[in-house]
Amino acid sequence: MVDFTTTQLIMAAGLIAIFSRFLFKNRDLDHIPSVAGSNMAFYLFSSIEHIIFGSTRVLRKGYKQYPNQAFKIPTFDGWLVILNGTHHVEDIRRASEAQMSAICSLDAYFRYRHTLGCPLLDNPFHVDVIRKDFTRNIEHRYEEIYEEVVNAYKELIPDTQGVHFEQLLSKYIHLLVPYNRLGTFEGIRSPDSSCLSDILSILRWRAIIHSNILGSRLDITGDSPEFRQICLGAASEVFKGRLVRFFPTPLQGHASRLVTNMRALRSKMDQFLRPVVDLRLEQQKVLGSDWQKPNDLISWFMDAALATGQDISATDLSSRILFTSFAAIVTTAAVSSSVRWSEGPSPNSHLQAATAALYQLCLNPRGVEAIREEVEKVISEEGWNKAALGRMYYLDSFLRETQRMHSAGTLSMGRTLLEDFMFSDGVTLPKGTKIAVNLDARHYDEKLYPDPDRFDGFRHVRLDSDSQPLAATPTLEYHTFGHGREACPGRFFAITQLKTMLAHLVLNYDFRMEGNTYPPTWKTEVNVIPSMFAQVLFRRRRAKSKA
Ligand code: HEM
Repeated sequence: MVDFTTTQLIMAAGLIAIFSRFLFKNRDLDHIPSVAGSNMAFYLFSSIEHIIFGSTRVLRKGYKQYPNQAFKIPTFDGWLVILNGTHHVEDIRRASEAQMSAICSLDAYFRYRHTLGCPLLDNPFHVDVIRKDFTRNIEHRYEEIYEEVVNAYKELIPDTQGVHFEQLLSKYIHLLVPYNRLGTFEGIRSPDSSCLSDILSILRWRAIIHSNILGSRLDITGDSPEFRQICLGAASEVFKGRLVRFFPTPLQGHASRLVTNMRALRSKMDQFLRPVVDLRLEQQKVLGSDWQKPNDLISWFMDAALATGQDISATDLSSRILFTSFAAIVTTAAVSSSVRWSEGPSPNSHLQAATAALYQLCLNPRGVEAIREEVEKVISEEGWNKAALGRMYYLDSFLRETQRMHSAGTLSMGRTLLEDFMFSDGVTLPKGTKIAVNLDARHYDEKLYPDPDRFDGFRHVRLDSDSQPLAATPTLEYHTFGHGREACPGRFFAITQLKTMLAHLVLNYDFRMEGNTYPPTWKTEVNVIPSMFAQVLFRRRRAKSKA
């Protein structure tokens, strides 16, 4: 936990950082306009406003003032160039590995080198593994994913029917989002209360770690509470790396020990993995090509390490497992965090996406009916499998619309230029510049989305389903998962899991939320965090239950 003295130290370091970033700011960006002005007072005010109130105001102002152009905003890390135009998105999508890098931007933001170590940055083979082996395996492991989803719901929203007294039968289960506080609804205080983050964390660790990442044949699985705790811990500890950025570069190594507990987590993960890795190396040696190795993330990582000329080490794999866990939970620069560093659920992009979808389902009962009808039809024809999810077009559109309006970040496609770069409109930016696409303003641009402030769950449904833009598919006007070579490699898994969760939910539960507006979000820097206090109530449906 960060104590008061440490907090003061961080704040002082933060202020010094802003001053020094201003004094040593990049003069090569003088040709790029700034909505905040360029003098010291503006720089300071805008950097602090950005942290306290989030970046939405300044980004929308810049979008109006400089349509289709670039502008810059001051941040703790110096100027950040914001790109407003569709041609900019296309330019980034087409850029080569030698021209710009996402991982450099992420390192600059989270200081991975001080929390996860440099090998991960120098040879990011884990990203390819997630994009290829991990994603390819979703289909034939789908049964396990589905089973875990059903079990997690059963465990956390117990079926009160037939278990409790008659008077309890009609009551809803309280599901507080995401903190576990008892609340009331229609004067009823429910005896059973759980919180969404519990469900999602169980789903995540069973369905992602247990089934898909580590594989069920291992001794260590997502079912181990300690293992789960380590992975959850990684999400918030890696995120705290953001604070390391406030310290001067030579002190950042020490600062990371002060503000994060990453070293301890890495060593605990190492203890879990070492025996497994050693055993596999031994079996490989003894059995050679006769060895039927487990088809799981550790094997894929080991193969990828060898293929890229790197020695296999448990320490390195530990760091990559923790990173994958972090990426799946916090999901990089674009996704939400919580500054409640020491308590509450870990920030989580699945949680963010599922929470936003759940709120919108509660606000759109007619949408729920249409999705329910679709899910019932598809499941009765196909059963639960990946192909069936692919036929749930209403549900997919609903998710895409939720992510359009409630993405977890205001920016996307953060990149660092590795060489001078000229965009197709002739704007040239120097090597080292940090850039990002204005996700929030573009997702609310009426030229891209007519009537953009209205949530229209079926806005993306097409009569010809083959042409429907899907929730997992980046397009030039939808940036939730980034775009191009470095788009989120875990997006197909994320959408598979979200669709399974929501399809199961509408089929098996009724739900209601207090209030009839979208609960207020909390914004800081580029992060948008759904309300932590809305109350959603669940009741098991009596008819047509499918699971
Ligand atoms: C709703 C859930 C998710 C959202 C909204 C999301 C969003 C993103 C975005 C915006 C990026 C940056 C893309 C770019 O710059 O073009 C990203 C990168 C990434 N995501 Fe996701 N993501 C999600 C779930 C996941 C999951 C489940 C995994 C892993 C299983 C994952 C692993 C990664 C990794 C490894 C990267 C790349 C990091 C790097 O390049 O170093 N994400 N994600």
